[in-house]
Amino acid sequence: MRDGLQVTKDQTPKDLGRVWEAVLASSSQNLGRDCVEQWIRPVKLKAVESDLAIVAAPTHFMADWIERNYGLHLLRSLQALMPGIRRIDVIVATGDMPTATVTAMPAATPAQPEPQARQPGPVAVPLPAAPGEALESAPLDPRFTFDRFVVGKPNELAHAAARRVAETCDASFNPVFLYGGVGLGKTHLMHAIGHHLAETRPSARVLYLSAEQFMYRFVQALRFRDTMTFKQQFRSVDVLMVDDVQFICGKDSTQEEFFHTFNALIDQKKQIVISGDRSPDLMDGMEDRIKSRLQWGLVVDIHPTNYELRLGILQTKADAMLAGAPDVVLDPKVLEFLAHRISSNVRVLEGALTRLFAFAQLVGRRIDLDMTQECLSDLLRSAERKVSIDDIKRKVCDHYRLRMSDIVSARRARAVARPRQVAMFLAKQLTTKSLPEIGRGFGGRDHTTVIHAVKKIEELKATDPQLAEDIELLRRMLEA
Ligand SMILES: Nc1ncnc2c1ncn2[C@@H]1O[C@H](COP(=O)(O)OP(=O)(O)OP(=O)(O)O)[C@@H](O)[C@H]1O
Repeated sequence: MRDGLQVTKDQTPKDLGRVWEAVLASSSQNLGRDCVEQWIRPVKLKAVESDLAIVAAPTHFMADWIERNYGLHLLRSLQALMPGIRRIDVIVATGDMPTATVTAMPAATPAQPEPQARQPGPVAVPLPAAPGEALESAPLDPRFTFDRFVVGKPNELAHAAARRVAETCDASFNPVFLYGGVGLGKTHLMHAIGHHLAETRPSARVLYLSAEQFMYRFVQALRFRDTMTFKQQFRSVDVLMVDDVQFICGKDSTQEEFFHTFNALIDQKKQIVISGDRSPDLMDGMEDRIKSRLQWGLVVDIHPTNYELRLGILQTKADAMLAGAPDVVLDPKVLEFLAHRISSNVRVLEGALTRLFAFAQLVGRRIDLDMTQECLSDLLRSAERKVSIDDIKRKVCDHYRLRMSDIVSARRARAVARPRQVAMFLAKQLTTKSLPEIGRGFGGRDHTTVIHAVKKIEELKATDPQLAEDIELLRRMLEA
């Protein structure tokens, strides 16, 4: 079963069955056995068509319930096994024949709210009645709590800001803008704020939704000529959290409405938390007045994970998984290996662990280094860093308007020396080259020069936001 959890175009019912078994195994750890037996086991994975997974539930009620409460969970579990999956369709199937499509969910987006009243589900945060029809928050993932968020240097400020919002709610920093690369915990922190407020201030009207859902609701309001209700609903919340705000870049009328909603809430001293994949001033297609408002409060960058944080996250997640699967034996070296080899984002790291546990449970094998390499061969291959020192030199030279010959020259003028240090720093971060190899790539310099460059840039990043931003931009361009 080297590639046993891969599903190809020629998937057989047996392949799909094996994938579904793995989903059931990982769901037991996350949702509990009873919940899985009651809701997930009766559902079947019917087909995978390109980026779409089609799952079938036996009744309309079940399909609806699953979509509302477990859609996001199932999407994420399937993504962990088959990273190409972006959407999930829950269909109703009697016998083998599907009879109706209930929903299509986009990747990593919580289930779209429906106009009719919902049954109370374990992950939806109910919003008390507001003027007109009550607005309902998008579902919160029950796993995304502060307890389960591992704090390290790269995310400590973001974590502290999120805690502050959740615990004081005094809008002293307004808005709080969290930004960072894919899968670094922005959504997790926003959900954690929602969970905390639901527990400590159940009467607060907390609305969490993605920017895409904001647009969807706005478009619906336009369609049904009911923008007054839309305005009233959004302006009557106590805490508004909008995830992935970059989605509305280039969408002018949605931005206009967002701008007015934003101002109205800030005027009322209501807390706003927003997340994005880059800092506000780098959001092309976002109106300048919105960019500047996004920077009014506290702007916090979640940095890419470092080895220690990745290891901490893996240990926490592995402990939780082991508690739900006491038969599985895990060699601790595997966690170190994964933390070292998979540095792209936490979602991929989690997916790797889920896959290992599912594999171990299915075939009854101990999770050791051999098994890990066998089971994750595709993931490990694609995680191999592909950026070369030449790519880095080229990008850095373009950015700082230097010639390639400058960066490898002996020149020590600051205008050349600093970009050279930036390039060495990026080479250390983005390639697997050793220090002497990096030194050789920069005109035959000694490895101690590289160490000095890396240290210097780390220090400067902490005090010079412009430099930190330049480096982040270069990193993203190189990894794109
Ligand atoms: N510090 C952390 N501790 C524990 N889990 C984490 C941490 N950071 C991220 N994760 C986990 O990684 C996964 C991805 O995180 P999340 O969805 O919050 O990322 P994101 O920054 O919102 O990404 P995207 O830009 O794709 O929306 C989640 O399962 C989350 O629980």
